[in-house]
Amino acid sequence: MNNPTTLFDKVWDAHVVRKIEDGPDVFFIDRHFIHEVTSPVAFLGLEGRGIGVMYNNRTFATADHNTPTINQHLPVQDPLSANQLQQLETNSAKHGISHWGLGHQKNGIVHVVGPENGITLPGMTIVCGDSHTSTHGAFGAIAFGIGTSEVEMVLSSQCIMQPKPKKMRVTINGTLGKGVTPKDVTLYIIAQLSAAGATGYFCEYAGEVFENMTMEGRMTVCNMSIEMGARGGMIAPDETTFNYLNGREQAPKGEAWEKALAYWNTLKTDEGATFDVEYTYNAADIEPQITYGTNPGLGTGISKNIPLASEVIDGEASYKKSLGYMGFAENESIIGKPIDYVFLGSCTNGRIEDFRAFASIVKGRKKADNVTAWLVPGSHIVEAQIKEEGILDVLTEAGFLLRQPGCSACLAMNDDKIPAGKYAVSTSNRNFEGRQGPGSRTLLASPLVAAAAAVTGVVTDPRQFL
Ligand SMILES: CC(C)[C@H](C(=O)O)[C@@H](O)C(=O)O
Ligand code: SF4
Repeated sequence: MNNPTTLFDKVWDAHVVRKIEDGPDVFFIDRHFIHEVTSPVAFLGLEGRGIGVMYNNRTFATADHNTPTINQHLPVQDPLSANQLQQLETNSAKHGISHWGLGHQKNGIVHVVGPENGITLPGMTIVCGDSHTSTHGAFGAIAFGIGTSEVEMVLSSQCIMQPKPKKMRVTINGTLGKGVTPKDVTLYIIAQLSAAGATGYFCEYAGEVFENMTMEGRMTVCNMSIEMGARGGMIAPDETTFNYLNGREQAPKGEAWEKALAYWNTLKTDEGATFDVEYTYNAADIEPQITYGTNPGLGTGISKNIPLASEVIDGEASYKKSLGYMGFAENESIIGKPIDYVFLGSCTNGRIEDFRAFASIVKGRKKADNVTAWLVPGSHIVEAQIKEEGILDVLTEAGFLLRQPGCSACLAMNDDKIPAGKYAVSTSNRNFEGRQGPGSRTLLASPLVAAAAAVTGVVTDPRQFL
């Protein structure tokens, strides 16, 4: 019998092209996603060196960060955004790369469209010039974000030089309570470990909570791995994974599917395999979460008060600065805080299950008058599903509008900016100063918490509506 091996090592070792003594491994990349922000300079680099793209059929382009979320049929107004989008289109055409640009029926946020079209598969290595590439780890892939110079490296050689990260496992057993979603699980883990607690590690999530989670939930969790500093996160593929993938456009079919399944079934951590560090939590300890500070680790159970400086790992000075920016004080209740905006969307929570969850609370209620709500599907496929399932009718009835797909207010690279000083309950992944627009104040939470805030106008425990 072979040495017990982790899922991570199995996938990693299968992709090492060459080992460099005391150096990084040369590592083969199965799938490379590109978007308009981090690819133009990489293509310029290729141009400068007079070389092309090695495997254009392993490279996939979609426009998401700079795209408007209304009137997508009109020319993009902002010249900077228009230029980025144009470059992605031109570069893709020039190198024969599949390009889902603005208005394309498969267009959407890169980390939403990859999985939903079956491009992301178990056991793969996947990179993108984007930190939330960790999302794809939900399928048992090694997926991580890279910088623009590495994008150029992958375009030209389909390889990358990577030192092997250390291994961490987070295990959560038990059953999640009412109103506790995958987003709460990930915000809880990050609050326990802090926003830097997993730096240098690749994290496997294990235990009943993840085994019982849908693929969309697993994507939410893996997506946020980067927010605790991890290089990426992954979950062993199982029947849930295979059922999700079966029949997706670019997933293997027929005999190839059977062959793939046989391999995918080997992709789990063996009994007795060891990790550099392990953490274990109980599902019963997790309640709906919300952040009150300016990094994703500054979050807590929604029914709790804002912690005292002495209770947080971040250091007193930075904690106080963070609360100052948010206009909050130690030991205040978060419930009842008035809010101005609600953002449902992003690669963390812009999938169909997130819209179903949101709709389950706003159904039969009305949007609060003081709230501006931006509901932004992660892709056109999600948008179509929202309409097909009658969710749009529920939203419209409750006084909400649906926007068109893209990253939107997650990072406000388009026109969707939260104004200075305003509070947004947001289903996205980052709450840094100015992340959603200069001076904006972000409270990260689940779609259920966002919905409860949207109908009451204040931070509200969603469990009272369930
Ligand atoms: C623009 C891009 C490089 C960036 C990232 O790497 O994550 C963005 O997607 C984000 O979420 O901040
Ligand atoms: S939705 Fe947000 S986190 Fe995701 S890729 Fe876009 S900007 Fe980054």
